[in-house]
Amino acid sequence: MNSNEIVIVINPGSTSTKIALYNRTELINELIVRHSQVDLDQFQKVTDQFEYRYQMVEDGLDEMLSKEDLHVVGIVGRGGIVKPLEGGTYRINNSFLEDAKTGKYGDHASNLGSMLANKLAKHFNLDESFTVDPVSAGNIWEKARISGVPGIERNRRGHPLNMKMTARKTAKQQNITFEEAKYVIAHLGGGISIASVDGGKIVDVNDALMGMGPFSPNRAGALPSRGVMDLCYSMPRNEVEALLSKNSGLKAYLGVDDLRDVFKLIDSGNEKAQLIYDAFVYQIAKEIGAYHVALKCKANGIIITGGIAYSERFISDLKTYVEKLTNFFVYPGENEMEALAEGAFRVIDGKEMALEY
Ligand SMILES: Nc1ncnc2c1ncn2[C@@H]1O[C@H](COP(=O)(O)OP(=O)(O)O)[C@@H](O)[C@H]1O
Ligand SMILES: CCCC(=O)OP(=O)(O)O
Repeated sequence: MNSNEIVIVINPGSTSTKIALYNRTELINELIVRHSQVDLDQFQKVTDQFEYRYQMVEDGLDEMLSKEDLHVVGIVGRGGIVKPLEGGTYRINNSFLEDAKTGKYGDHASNLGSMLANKLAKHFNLDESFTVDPVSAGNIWEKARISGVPGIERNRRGHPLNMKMTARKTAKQQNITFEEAKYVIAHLGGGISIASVDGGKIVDVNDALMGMGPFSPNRAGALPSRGVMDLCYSMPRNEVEALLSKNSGLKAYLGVDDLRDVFKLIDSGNEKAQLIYDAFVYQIAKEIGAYHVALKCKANGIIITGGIAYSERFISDLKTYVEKLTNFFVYPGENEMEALAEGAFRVIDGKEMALEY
């Protein structure tokens, strides 16, 4: 295989766009384009930022590629909130782009991933572009989709890219195949999703954006429905959505949404900060317990990943609840860029068929 052949990986986040160049075995180069809040505040919807981000990405890439003798064979972007779909590598088509652009299933920075990849493919004269395990991907058990109210399905917008990649690495470490392993995996970042993984697939997961799971640094998680009904009758829908998905959680209680700042408050004697932090750990631990039970308590391990996993203090507090359940693994940060590159190469090299949206 030619090591000059690369894929370009694009991952738009809430305040930055990550760009990376991968060949089949390693990362060649990466760039993080930061977007100032003042710049982003001009746009009403996240996908309105498309042209603004695209130009910065294209300029960054042209500069990166001018220094190296590389041949671009694929473009892959993080897939956003689209209709619920099975995990895998998808060819980006017009229906996918339409759902991402309009935000029909939710407005989130990752919706820009397919849009940026699609336009970059044209810039690099490629016929197609890809996305892997979009935010709404999962092979959710039928029984796990039932909510209790006909017509309301349990949502599943999580972090399948990082979860599956991290679970694969854990299986390798345990010397078992990913396909035979069972894991409970918790991605703890700005959004929190906790999942059961069985047979190489995410079979149940909470919605990381709204209405399910623990509260996160700035999201509300599961709420008593009476309180939500009161909110819905007191403010417009878009304001309720913004409150629950951007301005709740640690940020709403304490005015800070970085766990390191919460620790500073606690260490300065702030009792409220201690209580909210205790509730944060407690809710995450309870959710991990639920997803362990979903696997009939047969998980080969509990895996903790995402930015919050960098905190030894948090990990040691969480362990007091869950470490007796099964093996416990911590992989701080995320592997999304690598997962996107691998997923694209699997299709480019004919090891897997691209799925159609
Ligand atoms: N060393 C650390 N100690 C405690 N918390 C951390 C540390 N590093 C990152 N975090 C937490 O991780 C969160 C961001 O996680 P990350 O996975 O990068 O999120 P996202 O990609 O969703 O923005 C921040 O809210 C912060 O609370
Ligand atoms: C929308 C679900 C995925 C998610 O929460 O992603 P971030 O943590 O990157 O916001």
